[in-house]
Amino acid sequence: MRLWPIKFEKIVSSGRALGKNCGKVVFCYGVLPGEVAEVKFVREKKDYIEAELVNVIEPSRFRILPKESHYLSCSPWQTIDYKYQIRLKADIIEEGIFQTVRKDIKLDSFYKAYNIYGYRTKIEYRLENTCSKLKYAFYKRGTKDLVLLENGCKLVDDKVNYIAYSFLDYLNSLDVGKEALEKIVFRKSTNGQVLGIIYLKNKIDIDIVMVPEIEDLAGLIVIADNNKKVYGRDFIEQDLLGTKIKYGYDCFFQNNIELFSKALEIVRNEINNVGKIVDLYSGVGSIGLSLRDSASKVYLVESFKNSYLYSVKNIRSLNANNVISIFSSSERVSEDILKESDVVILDPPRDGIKKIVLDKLLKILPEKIVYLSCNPVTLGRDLSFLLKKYSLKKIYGFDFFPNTVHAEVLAFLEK
Ligand SMILES: C[S@@+](CC[C@H](N)C(=O)[O-])C[C@H]1O[C@@H](n2cnc3c(N)ncnc32)[C@H](O)[C@@H]1O
Repeated sequence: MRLWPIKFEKIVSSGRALGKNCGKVVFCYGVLPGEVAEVKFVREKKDYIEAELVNVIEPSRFRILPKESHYLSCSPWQTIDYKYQIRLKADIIEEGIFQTVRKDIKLDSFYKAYNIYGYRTKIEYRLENTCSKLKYAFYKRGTKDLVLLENGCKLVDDKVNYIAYSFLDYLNSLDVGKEALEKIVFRKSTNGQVLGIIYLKNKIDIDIVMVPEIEDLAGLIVIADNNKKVYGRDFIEQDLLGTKIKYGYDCFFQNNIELFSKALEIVRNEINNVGKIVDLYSGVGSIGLSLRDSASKVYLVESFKNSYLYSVKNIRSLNANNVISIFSSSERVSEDILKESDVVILDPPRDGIKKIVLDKLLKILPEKIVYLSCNPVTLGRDLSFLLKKYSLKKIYGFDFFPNTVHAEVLAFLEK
């Protein structure tokens, strides 16, 4: 196996460091800008090479020791000093937007995380058998190989890991093999309730007769094919700026509650006393419901059935009589819903907004658009359309995912 010493220039939006070998681009996780590292080439493509880090020859002064041996699987930036992470992320956001907007857009502020570990509300563990015992594992980044975990992961708090391992002991006492198990997901609210969700490979054949006696394990959901068994509860209740929002075990929910609440607070301060708000990609209603007192009418639009159903439950339990939820994709939502809206909220998945939705917005022209994005590259692409008719009033970055390359961006647009 040949090893290559390479100087890496910067980190790109995928989170990998970029260097060059004889003029050809080399990407590698775990290397910092300015470092010289010995790497192993694992995949050679037409335009670039993917490499694996073997040894850092000239370390950056911002390099620190990772807290976990499996850090490359869950959070490759554990080796980067936090203050430097923030600088890198602000640059990555601005560069990501520049790629398509072709204008220098500077963030008005970048909000760093309150906690750089233990912040996630959701974690997904794979399983492996060693010495006839089940162990938790993650995928090795970019592969289907498993990396064993001895103590869970520090991206979730001690309580989640304690519950996860108590539950693993329980599964080991039932003598369940990994052949039966696809993955186990844990989700939690900030008040400490935890759900365990077990995905089986085939039909439900584990004899789990009851939720094991584990403090704060509020519910256990066993899923196989299209069957589901629920022990205890199958939803979580989360307080967001004083609004209690319920979401199902399989619904999208934000991972970093503290910083998401900060973003919501900023949106609430900007959007006041308006007529109609349409919250596209609304999930269970976290944003739209938090704005129910700021508008006379709020419409939620969501395409995932269970999230839509929870948005209806949330509307009822909050007595939010001015909020209506619509089960539809944003692409198919009727123009009657969008027209005469004062504010449209956009919080799409990483792929961003489909052209058909952007075209509708540019036709209907709501007064304001609030865009919360988890991908600066697709945000930039979508802004390059929206900026034909809108101007960018404010743009903020948030470190929802410390120790990873990911960042959230909140943009306010006005006609
Ligand atoms: C990033 S999440 C945001 C959810 C919500 N705003 C929140 O903060 O919890 C994106 C949501 O859009 C939904 N979604 C995905 N594609 C959609 C589409 N084409 N139309 C409507 N909703 C969609 C997903 O199910 C998910 O709930």
